[in-house]
Amino acid sequence: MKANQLQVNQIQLNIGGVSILKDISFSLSEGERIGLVGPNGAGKTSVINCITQFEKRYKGEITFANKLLNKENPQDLPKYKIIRTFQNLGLFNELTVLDNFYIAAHQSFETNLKNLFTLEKNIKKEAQKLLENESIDLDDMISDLSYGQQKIVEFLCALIQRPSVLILDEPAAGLNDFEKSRMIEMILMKQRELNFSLLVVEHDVNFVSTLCQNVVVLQSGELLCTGCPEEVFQRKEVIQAWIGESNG
Ligand SMILES: Nc1ncnc2c1ncn2[C@@H]1O[C@H](COP(=O)(O)OP(=O)(O)OP(=O)(O)O)[C@@H](O)[C@H]1O
Repeated sequence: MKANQLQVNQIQLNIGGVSILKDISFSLSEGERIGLVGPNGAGKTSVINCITQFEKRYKGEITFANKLLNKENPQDLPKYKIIRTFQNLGLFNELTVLDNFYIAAHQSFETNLKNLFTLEKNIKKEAQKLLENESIDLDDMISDLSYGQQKIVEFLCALIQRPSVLILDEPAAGLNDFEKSRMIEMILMKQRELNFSLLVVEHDVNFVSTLCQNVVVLQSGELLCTGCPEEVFQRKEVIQAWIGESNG
Protein backbone atom coordinates (compact mmCIF):
# COMPACT_ATOMS: atom_id res chain seq x y z
CA MET A 1 0.00 0.00 0.00
CA LYS A 2 1.24 3.49 -0.87
CA ALA A 3 2.02 5.97 1.91
CA ASN A 4 -0.31 8.89 2.57
CA GLN A 5 1.32 12.03 1.32
CA LEU A 6 -1.24 14.60 2.27
CA GLN A 7 -3.45 14.18 5.29
CA VAL A 8 -6.37 16.46 6.08
CA ASN A 9 -7.42 15.80 9.63
CA GLN A 10 -10.68 17.07 11.12
CA ILE A 11 -10.61 20.49 9.52
CA GLN A 12 -13.09 22.97 10.85
CA LEU A 13 -13.43 26.48 9.51
CA ASN A 14 -15.64 29.13 11.06
CA ILE A 15 -15.74 32.64 9.66
CA GLY A 16 -17.76 35.40 11.31
CA GLY A 17 -19.79 32.88 13.26
CA VAL A 18 -20.61 30.89 10.12
CA SER A 19 -19.47 27.29 9.96
CA ILE A 20 -17.85 26.80 6.54
CA LEU A 21 -16.14 23.42 7.06
CA LYS A 22 -17.13 20.81 9.63
CA ASP A 23 -14.70 18.03 10.53
CA ILE A 24 -13.35 17.30 7.08
CA SER A 25 -10.83 14.43 6.93
CA PHE A 26 -9.33 12.63 3.96
CA SER A 27 -5.92 11.66 2.65
CA LEU A 28 -4.12 11.59 -0.65
CA SER A 29 -1.58 8.82 -1.30
CA GLU A 30 1.46 8.94 -3.52
CA GLY A 31 0.40 8.88 -7.15
CA GLU A 32 -3.31 8.97 -6.32
CA ARG A 33 -5.85 11.13 -8.17
CA ILE A 34 -8.71 12.40 -6.02
CA GLY A 35 -11.66 14.49 -7.15
CA LEU A 36 -13.03 16.97 -4.61
CA VAL A 37 -16.63 17.53 -5.63
CA GLY A 38 -19.93 18.91 -4.43
CA PRO A 39 -22.48 21.59 -5.19
CA ASN A 40 -21.71 25.31 -5.33
CA GLY A 41 -20.78 26.62 -1.91
CA ALA A 42 -20.05 23.11 -0.52
CA GLY A 43 -16.61 24.20 0.68
CA LYS A 44 -14.27 22.78 -1.98
CA THR A 45 -12.23 25.95 -2.50
CA SER A 46 -12.16 26.52 1.26
CA VAL A 47 -10.60 23.05 1.71
CA ILE A 48 -7.87 23.76 -0.81
CA ASN A 49 -7.32 27.22 0.66
CA CYS A 50 -6.73 25.52 4.04
CA ILE A 51 -4.40 22.89 2.53
CA THR A 52 -2.35 25.57 0.78
CA GLN A 53 -2.46 27.80 3.89
CA PHE A 54 -4.12 30.75 2.09
CA GLU A 55 -6.81 30.28 4.74
CA LYS A 56 -5.27 30.17 8.22
CA ARG A 57 -8.38 30.38 10.39
CA TYR A 58 -9.05 26.65 10.43
CA LYS A 59 -8.80 24.14 13.27
CA GLY A 60 -7.48 20.62 12.75
CA GLU A 61 -4.27 19.37 11.19
CA ILE A 62 -2.93 19.26 7.68
CA THR A 63 0.22 17.23 7.15
CA PHE A 64 2.43 16.50 4.18
CA ALA A 65 4.77 13.50 4.51
CA ASN A 66 4.01 13.64 8.25
CA LYS A 67 5.10 17.28 8.55
CA LEU A 68 2.54 19.66 9.96
CA LEU A 69 1.75 22.44 7.49
CA ASN A 70 -0.45 24.55 9.80
CA LYS A 71 2.29 27.04 10.64
CA GLU A 72 3.55 27.49 7.09
CA ASN A 73 2.75 30.49 4.89
CA PRO A 74 1.22 29.97 1.44
CA GLN A 75 4.42 31.15 -0.23
CA ASP A 76 6.31 28.36 1.60
CA LEU A 77 4.19 25.58 0.14
CA PRO A 78 6.23 25.23 -3.09
CA LYS A 79 9.10 24.14 -0.81
CA TYR A 80 6.98 21.03 -0.09
CA LYS A 81 6.21 20.81 -3.80
CA ILE A 82 2.53 21.39 -3.16
CA ILE A 83 1.46 23.43 -6.17
CA ARG A 84 -1.98 24.76 -6.99
CA THR A 85 -3.83 26.44 -9.81
CA PHE A 86 -6.74 28.84 -9.30
CA GLN A 87 -10.34 28.85 -10.51
CA ASN A 88 -9.67 31.78 -12.82
CA LEU A 89 -6.73 31.55 -15.18
CA GLY A 90 -3.59 32.62 -13.35
CA LEU A 91 -1.70 33.61 -16.51
CA PHE A 92 -0.27 36.97 -17.58
CA ASN A 93 -2.09 37.74 -20.82
CA GLU A 94 0.24 40.36 -22.21
CA LEU A 95 3.31 38.19 -21.77
CA THR A 96 4.58 35.24 -23.79
CA VAL A 97 4.15 31.60 -22.90
CA LEU A 98 7.85 31.44 -21.95
CA ASP A 99 7.54 34.49 -19.68
CA ASN A 100 4.67 32.76 -17.89
CA PHE A 101 6.82 29.66 -17.41
CA TYR A 102 9.59 31.87 -15.96
CA ILE A 103 7.20 33.54 -13.53
CA ALA A 104 5.74 30.21 -12.41
CA ALA A 105 9.16 28.63 -11.96
CA HIS A 106 10.56 31.60 -10.03
CA GLN A 107 7.84 31.09 -7.43
CA SER A 108 9.27 27.66 -6.67
CA PHE A 109 13.00 27.83 -7.20
CA GLU A 110 15.48 29.94 -5.32
CA THR A 111 16.92 32.49 -7.68
CA ASN A 112 19.94 34.67 -7.20
CA LEU A 113 22.02 36.57 -9.71
CA LYS A 114 24.59 33.78 -9.77
CA ASN A 115 22.20 31.02 -10.81
CA LEU A 116 19.73 33.17 -12.75
CA PHE A 117 21.19 32.49 -16.19
CA THR A 118 21.51 28.71 -15.73
CA LEU A 119 18.10 28.51 -14.13
CA GLU A 120 16.45 30.37 -17.00
CA LYS A 121 18.20 28.20 -19.57
CA ASN A 122 16.95 25.08 -17.77
CA ILE A 123 13.43 26.46 -17.44
CA LYS A 124 13.35 27.18 -21.18
CA LYS A 125 14.49 23.62 -21.93
CA GLU A 126 11.92 22.12 -19.57
CA ALA A 127 9.17 24.36 -20.93
CA GLN A 128 10.02 23.25 -24.46
CA LYS A 129 9.80 19.62 -23.36
CA LEU A 130 6.48 20.18 -21.58
CA LEU A 131 5.07 21.71 -24.76
CA GLU A 132 6.14 18.76 -26.94
CA ASN A 133 3.23 17.62 -29.13
CA GLU A 134 1.34 20.88 -28.52
CA SER A 135 0.76 23.46 -31.23
CA ILE A 136 1.84 26.19 -28.81
CA ASP A 137 5.17 28.05 -29.10
CA LEU A 138 7.15 29.56 -26.29
CA ASP A 139 7.03 32.91 -28.10
CA ASP A 140 3.24 32.96 -28.44
CA MET A 141 1.46 35.69 -26.53
CA ILE A 142 -1.02 34.24 -24.03
CA SER A 143 -3.70 36.58 -25.40
CA ASP A 144 -3.29 35.00 -28.87
CA LEU A 145 -4.02 31.47 -27.61
CA SER A 146 -7.45 29.86 -27.50
CA TYR A 147 -9.01 29.41 -24.05
CA GLY A 148 -8.33 25.66 -24.22
CA GLN A 149 -4.65 26.31 -25.00
CA GLN A 150 -4.46 28.81 -22.14
CA LYS A 151 -5.81 26.17 -19.71
CA ILE A 152 -3.11 23.78 -20.94
CA VAL A 153 -0.38 26.40 -20.48
CA GLU A 154 -1.70 27.08 -16.98
CA PHE A 155 -1.49 23.35 -16.18
CA LEU A 156 2.05 23.13 -17.61
CA CYS A 157 3.12 26.23 -15.63
CA ALA A 158 2.13 24.30 -12.51
CA LEU A 159 4.16 21.30 -13.71
CA ILE A 160 7.32 23.31 -14.28
CA GLN A 161 7.35 23.76 -10.50
CA ARG A 162 7.82 19.96 -10.23
CA PRO A 163 4.91 19.22 -7.90
CA SER A 164 4.67 16.25 -5.56
CA VAL A 165 1.07 17.20 -4.95
CA LEU A 166 -0.77 19.11 -7.65
CA ILE A 167 -4.04 20.82 -6.76
CA LEU A 168 -6.12 21.83 -9.77
CA ASP A 169 -9.10 24.13 -9.25
CA GLU A 170 -11.59 23.50 -12.07
CA PRO A 171 -9.20 22.53 -14.89
CA ALA A 172 -12.13 21.74 -17.21
CA ALA A 173 -14.18 24.90 -16.60
CA GLY A 174 -15.09 26.55 -19.91
CA LEU A 175 -13.63 23.74 -22.05
CA ASN A 176 -15.62 21.94 -24.75
CA ASP A 177 -15.87 18.13 -24.78
CA PHE A 178 -12.90 17.72 -27.11
CA GLU A 179 -10.73 20.02 -24.99
CA LYS A 180 -11.83 18.20 -21.81
CA SER A 181 -10.69 14.85 -23.27
CA ARG A 182 -7.39 16.42 -24.33
CA MET A 183 -6.94 17.83 -20.82
CA ILE A 184 -7.56 14.41 -19.22
CA GLU A 185 -5.12 12.74 -21.65
CA MET A 186 -2.52 15.39 -20.93
CA ILE A 187 -2.89 15.14 -17.12
CA LEU A 188 -2.57 11.34 -17.25
CA MET A 189 0.41 11.45 -19.60
CA LYS A 190 2.24 14.06 -17.53
CA GLN A 191 1.46 12.21 -14.30
CA ARG A 192 3.06 9.05 -15.73
CA GLU A 193 6.15 11.08 -16.66
CA LEU A 194 6.45 13.24 -13.57
CA ASN A 195 4.85 11.19 -10.82
CA PHE A 196 2.76 13.68 -8.86
CA SER A 197 -0.41 13.04 -6.89
CA LEU A 198 -3.47 15.01 -7.83
CA LEU A 199 -6.32 16.69 -6.00
CA VAL A 200 -8.78 18.12 -8.46
CA VAL A 201 -11.83 20.31 -7.80
CA GLU A 202 -14.22 19.94 -10.70
CA HIS A 203 -17.95 20.19 -11.45
CA ASP A 204 -17.94 17.91 -14.49
CA VAL A 205 -19.02 14.39 -13.44
CA ASN A 206 -17.61 12.67 -16.54
CA PHE A 207 -14.32 14.49 -16.24
CA VAL A 208 -13.93 13.42 -12.60
CA SER A 209 -15.09 9.84 -13.30
CA THR A 210 -12.59 9.43 -16.13
CA LEU A 211 -9.66 11.07 -14.37
CA CYS A 212 -9.94 10.19 -10.68
CA GLN A 213 -9.57 6.93 -8.80
CA ASN A 214 -11.38 8.29 -5.76
CA VAL A 215 -13.71 11.14 -4.93
CA VAL A 216 -14.46 13.14 -1.79
CA VAL A 217 -17.97 14.60 -1.85
CA LEU A 218 -18.75 17.69 0.21
CA GLN A 219 -22.13 19.18 0.96
CA SER A 220 -22.74 22.32 3.02
CA GLY A 221 -19.24 22.12 4.48
CA GLU A 222 -19.60 18.48 5.54
CA LEU A 223 -18.06 15.34 4.13
CA LEU A 224 -20.97 13.52 2.51
CA CYS A 225 -19.03 10.43 1.40
CA THR A 226 -15.84 9.14 -0.20
CA GLY A 227 -15.11 6.23 -2.53
CA CYS A 228 -14.48 5.35 -6.16
CA PRO A 229 -16.44 7.42 -8.70
CA GLU A 230 -18.39 4.45 -10.14
CA GLU A 231 -19.78 3.67 -6.71
CA VAL A 232 -20.13 7.16 -5.23
CA PHE A 233 -21.84 8.72 -8.26
CA GLN A 234 -24.57 6.06 -8.09
CA ARG A 235 -25.50 6.98 -4.53
CA LYS A 236 -28.88 8.57 -4.04
CA GLU A 237 -27.63 11.23 -1.63
CA VAL A 238 -24.87 12.27 -4.06
CA ILE A 239 -27.28 12.43 -7.00
CA GLN A 240 -29.62 14.55 -4.91
CA ALA A 241 -26.92 16.82 -3.50
CA TRP A 242 -24.77 17.33 -6.55
CA ILE A 243 -25.20 15.39 -9.77
CA GLY A 244 -28.79 16.49 -10.27
CA GLU A 245 -27.62 20.08 -9.94
CA SER A 246 -24.43 19.88 -12.02
CA ASN A 247 -26.08 17.97 -14.87
CA GLY A 248 -29.31 19.79 -14.60
N1 LIG B 1 -13.67 34.37 3.27
C1 LIG B 1 -14.94 34.01 3.44
N2 LIG B 1 -15.75 34.65 4.28
C2 LIG B 1 -17.02 34.27 4.48
N3 LIG B 1 -17.60 33.24 3.87
C3 LIG B 1 -16.85 32.56 3.00
C4 LIG B 1 -15.49 32.88 2.74
N4 LIG B 1 -15.00 32.00 1.83
C5 LIG B 1 -16.02 31.17 1.53
N5 LIG B 1 -17.12 31.50 2.23
C6 LIG B 1 -18.42 30.79 2.19
O1 LIG B 1 -18.14 29.44 2.44
C7 LIG B 1 -18.97 28.58 1.68
C8 LIG B 1 -18.10 27.62 0.88
O2 LIG B 1 -17.45 28.36 -0.16
P1 LIG B 1 -16.42 27.69 -1.17
O3 LIG B 1 -16.00 28.74 -2.14
O4 LIG B 1 -15.37 26.99 -0.41
O5 LIG B 1 -17.36 26.62 -1.89
P2 LIG B 1 -17.11 25.81 -3.24
O6 LIG B 1 -17.59 24.43 -2.99
O7 LIG B 1 -15.71 25.98 -3.68
O8 LIG B 1 -18.09 26.57 -4.23
P3 LIG B 1 -18.00 26.76 -5.84
O9 LIG B 1 -18.22 25.42 -6.44
O10 LIG B 1 -19.13 27.69 -6.12
O11 LIG B 1 -16.66 27.35 -6.16
C9 LIG B 1 -19.84 29.49 0.83
O12 LIG B 1 -21.08 29.61 1.47
C10 LIG B 1 -19.08 30.80 0.82
O13 LIG B 1 -19.96 31.87 0.69
